[in-house]
Amino acid sequence: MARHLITSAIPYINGIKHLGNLVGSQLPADLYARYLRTRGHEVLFLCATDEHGTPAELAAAKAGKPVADYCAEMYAVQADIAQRFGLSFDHFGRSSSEQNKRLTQHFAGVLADNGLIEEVEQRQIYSETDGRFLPDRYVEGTCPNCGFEDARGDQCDNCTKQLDPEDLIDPRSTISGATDLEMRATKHLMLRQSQMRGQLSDWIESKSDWPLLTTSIAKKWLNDGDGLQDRGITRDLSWGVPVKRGDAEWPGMEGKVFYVWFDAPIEYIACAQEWQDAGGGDWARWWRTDKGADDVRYTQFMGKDNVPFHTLSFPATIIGSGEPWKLVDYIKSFNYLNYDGGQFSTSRGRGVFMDQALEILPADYWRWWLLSHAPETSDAEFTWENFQASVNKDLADVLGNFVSRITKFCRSKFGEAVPEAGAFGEAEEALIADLGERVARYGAAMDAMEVRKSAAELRAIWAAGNEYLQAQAPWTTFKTDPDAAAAQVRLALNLIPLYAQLAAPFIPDASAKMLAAMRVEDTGWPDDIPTALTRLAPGHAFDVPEVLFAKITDEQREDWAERFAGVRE
Ligand SMILES: Nc1ncnc2c1ncn2[C@@H]1O[C@H](COP(=O)(O)OP(=O)(O)OP(=O)(O)O)[C@@H](O)[C@H]1O
Ligand SMILES: [Zn+2]
Repeated sequence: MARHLITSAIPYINGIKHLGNLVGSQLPADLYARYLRTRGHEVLFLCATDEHGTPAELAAAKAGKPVADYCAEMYAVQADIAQRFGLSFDHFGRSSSEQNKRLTQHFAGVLADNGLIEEVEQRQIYSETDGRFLPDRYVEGTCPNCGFEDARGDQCDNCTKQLDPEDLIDPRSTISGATDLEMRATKHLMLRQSQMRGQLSDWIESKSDWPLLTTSIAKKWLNDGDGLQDRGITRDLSWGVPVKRGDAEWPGMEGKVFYVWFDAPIEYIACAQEWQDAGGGDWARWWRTDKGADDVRYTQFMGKDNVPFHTLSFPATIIGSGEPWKLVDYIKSFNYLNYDGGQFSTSRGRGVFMDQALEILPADYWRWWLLSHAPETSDAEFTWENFQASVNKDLADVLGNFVSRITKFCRSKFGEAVPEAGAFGEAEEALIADLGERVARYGAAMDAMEVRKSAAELRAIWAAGNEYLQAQAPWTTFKTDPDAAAAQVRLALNLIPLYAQLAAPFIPDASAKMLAAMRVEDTGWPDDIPTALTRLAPGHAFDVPEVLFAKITDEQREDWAERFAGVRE
């Protein structure tokens, strides 16, 4: 038994997440956490909302609410949807927590003590009308790169170029529309990442088992151009973690906050403290290598745009502190899931969002499709045709039909209990041996976090049961040899709890229904397949379950495709 710390990239607070966000971070992290728990490992699975920064302030302003209230409301919304999607966090925290505030200020203090923070004078856009500096998205204007007129101060949505507010042509305030903007001097803190380039580079080079997507992005930032750059970690905003040097005031930094990308990953640690404070357990055992976290294996999940911050900036904070914090052991990153010929977009309301998804189908349908099509080696695309096809085939025809067919057949010929007669023959032994190998391969793929491959192995395990039924045809056998048919049915019924346990990380609700119908306790991972397949003894009573998965009709598909073609208001 090992100890696994798992974190998902923390979802930003300014709206309900779309299916791309889900499959790029929280969902595969949940798959892995659930899998490791079934294998008997000790798991701490953490996630939180990422609440600071200008997009939250702007979204709150748009909603006409104080930003703290807005974040509290959106946190509740996200926590509820996550729960309904079966995301099995041990704790779902908030980056605006007191714990994170203290830790963020602590890290800034020790980094400064270690000479890794530089105070710089910068000239930034100031608005007379608004009486404040205008960082990031508080400025809009024309993109110097492509001429798009509504480019934001941090990025152009049209050509995706990363920008600084002062790059914009004809800048205007997003708050008031004011154009009486001027450059004013202001003081900021820079994290001297460039000083740590050698250390970070050695560390990344040592991670030969990481996904290529992860290491290639890290190496690009380490080596392209002039190499790793220092990074501003403060902003002239009011919403955020106030800049302090540990517990002490930081002269010249009054009224400023840390940049959201500095405090957000620190929330992974703070979240464990929140978990402890909520009655969870000892957080330091998971995070401090001087307090028992030495044997913890730490895995992070995220989409590709988050990789630079997790491979370089956050490790710079951790390593630079010189304190015994746990460093990440493995970073599983994902490409993008696109929506029907374009991109998912929260700001433009394009695609299917988590709440809408659950309005039309239960979580397991989405979990299965998303995970079995996870954008691992390249970007992937959600289309309604593909969604319909895989749900109908994998879940309804292969798994659902197997369960329904064999339980109903047993009820009609032998009653609602496992039949006793007959013995396993060659075909049964062959299936048991085949499943033994397949389950081992499935476990290996899950251990390696190869999400699509795991789904394919699982689907093949379900299909093997169907092929067995098809070939042995107990309904035909029954006419000439009812005892042989009884043995066939007994084996097939025993496949149901096996399938349920193996599938639980992917489709937890259906799995629980299958176990309930077969009246068995979840005993975790089946270590020995021959034993698992004789678990339901003769006479063991069961219930024919309700339909596990309904097929998606062409009408539904067309209806949904139309409903989700536009943008969400
Ligand atoms: N289309 C996508 N496919 C896969 N992962 C994605 C996609 N878009 C975002 N992600 C990932 O989702 C996680 C949560 O993202 P976050 O809440 O910060 O939203 P975001 O990156 O601003 O995206 P958006 O603006 O589209 O909502 C991050 O790990 C991010 O990399
Ligand atoms: Zn542009």
